[in-house]
Amino acid sequence: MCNPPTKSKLTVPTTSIPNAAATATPITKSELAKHNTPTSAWCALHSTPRTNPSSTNQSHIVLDITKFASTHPGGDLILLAAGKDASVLFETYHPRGVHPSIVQRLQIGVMEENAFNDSFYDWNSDFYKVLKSRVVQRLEERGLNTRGSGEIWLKAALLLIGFWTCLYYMIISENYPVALAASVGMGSFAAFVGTCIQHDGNHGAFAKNRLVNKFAGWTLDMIGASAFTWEIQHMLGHHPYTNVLDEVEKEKLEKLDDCPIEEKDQESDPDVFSSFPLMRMHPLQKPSWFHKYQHIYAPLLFALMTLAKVFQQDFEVATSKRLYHIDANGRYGSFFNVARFWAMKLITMIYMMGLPIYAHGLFKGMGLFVLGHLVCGELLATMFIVNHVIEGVSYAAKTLPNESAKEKVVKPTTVNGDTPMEKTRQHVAAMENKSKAAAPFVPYNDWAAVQCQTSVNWSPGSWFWNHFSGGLSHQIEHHLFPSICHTNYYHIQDVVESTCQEYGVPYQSQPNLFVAYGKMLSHLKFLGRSKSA
Ligand code: HEM
Repeated sequence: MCNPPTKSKLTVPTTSIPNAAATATPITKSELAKHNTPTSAWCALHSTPRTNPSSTNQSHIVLDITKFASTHPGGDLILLAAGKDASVLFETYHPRGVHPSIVQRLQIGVMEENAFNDSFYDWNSDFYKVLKSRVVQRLEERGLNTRGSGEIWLKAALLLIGFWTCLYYMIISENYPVALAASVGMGSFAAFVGTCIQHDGNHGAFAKNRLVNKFAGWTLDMIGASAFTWEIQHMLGHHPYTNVLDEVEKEKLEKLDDCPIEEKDQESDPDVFSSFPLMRMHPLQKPSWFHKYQHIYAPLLFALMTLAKVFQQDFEVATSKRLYHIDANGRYGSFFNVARFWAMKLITMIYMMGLPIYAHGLFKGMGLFVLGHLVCGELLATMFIVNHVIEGVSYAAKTLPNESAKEKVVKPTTVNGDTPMEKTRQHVAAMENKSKAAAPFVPYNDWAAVQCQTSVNWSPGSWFWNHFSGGLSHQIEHHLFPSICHTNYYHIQDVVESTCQEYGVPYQSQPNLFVAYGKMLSHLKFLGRSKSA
């Protein structure tokens, strides 16, 4: 095992984003929001350093990224930022930082004052900057790149062979029980293609080559879903705002179907909404009588997850060009992308559903298709949910605008009302008293600290479980570094844990998946029976 990196070696390579020039004509939020397609893509970035670190006011610059997208080293992922405040994506996808001259070259103006003033996050602490530099240093020490190495290529090849072999036998086998077993195999391999190939591909973490990343990401379409919809849900919603619920958005969603384009910047985790009202995943959601039993029916609903995505969510997002209030034009705003979406849906339906029906008849063929999906949905949902809906995890909220600015950010708390960050701070303070050293202060709503408060690991430091789960077992590392390939989380885990400890930021783990699963169910039971927060 390597020793944790020493402080003296550290450099803190921040991306110093040029300050917004006071003289430039300010760009309004609605103007920015109009440039939301691959053919006309602008995005906003917060400028650092801020004029007043204790203020919530932030100035933003505006970049035109339309042409740059074709040469951007992270590929066309950058187009997800089109029409939006891209500050969270920018800060979190570049562990080494981006040279300010590149940003300057793309700058076309500044945002109107305080355009994104009500943003949930605080970026004043150096916790995340220090963490990034230590993680990059660790990877360099071990001769690793942020992207995947031979391990992920080998795993990807085995999983793809497994998926296609099972699908082949599912179609051609004349013995129905064998075809059923092949369907279970196909569903299992599809789940692991999802967690171990597409996940890294779509996060830009699989390989250095942009095209390879794209193909890795498109394996999600290969198994019947849509990489474009996934990117909107996962990269624009779940990752930046894990377990966060924007109360303004909640009210809007309850009253309206849609909202003006300039208001489409929800700071809520769509995963919190996606199963409501069937399941209550956030203490701010209204409880219903049946939520008392959600821990019993949840495992059955998990199995339906991929069917719901493939047959409902993908089509809804592709046709409405939004997911809840997240604008999806960065992907579905292009004719080519929409055509690709429909073509892939058609092709996968032919080989995953049409051919089994052709070979086995309508009912048996459909049975094979549905069974494969149930297995895939159950595996995926299980590995995913235990990281964010579990004992000890925090929930955060952005409150309604009529409340005072001070209360705009509610401290992330658990369903019991505990604040893990407070507990960790007390522990650090006690250690400080002993060592007489001062621990740096990290705000509750620091972006990286929120990721640590809202995610829980299981089997941390285990090479096997890290591989098995596609890095989901190291969920904290994944959320902090989504552009780092999952095969590397095992190598950076101790660096992240020790830095959290040093800064008084919680780092929670469960010993293994089975314990985590049990705690997830008892947490769902508690949440289903507790009153609205
Ligand atoms: C908004 C302006 C942006 C600029 C100017 C920019 C620029 C860059 C540059 C210069 C690199 C190479 C960095 C290096 O070699 O270490 C890079 C890499 C990357 N960018 Fe961006 N980027 C932007 C936005 C985004 C966004 C919005 C995303 C994701 C949604 C993104 C995802 C990535 C990824 C995944 C990489 C590869 C990271 C790695 O090699 O570790 N970028 N970007």
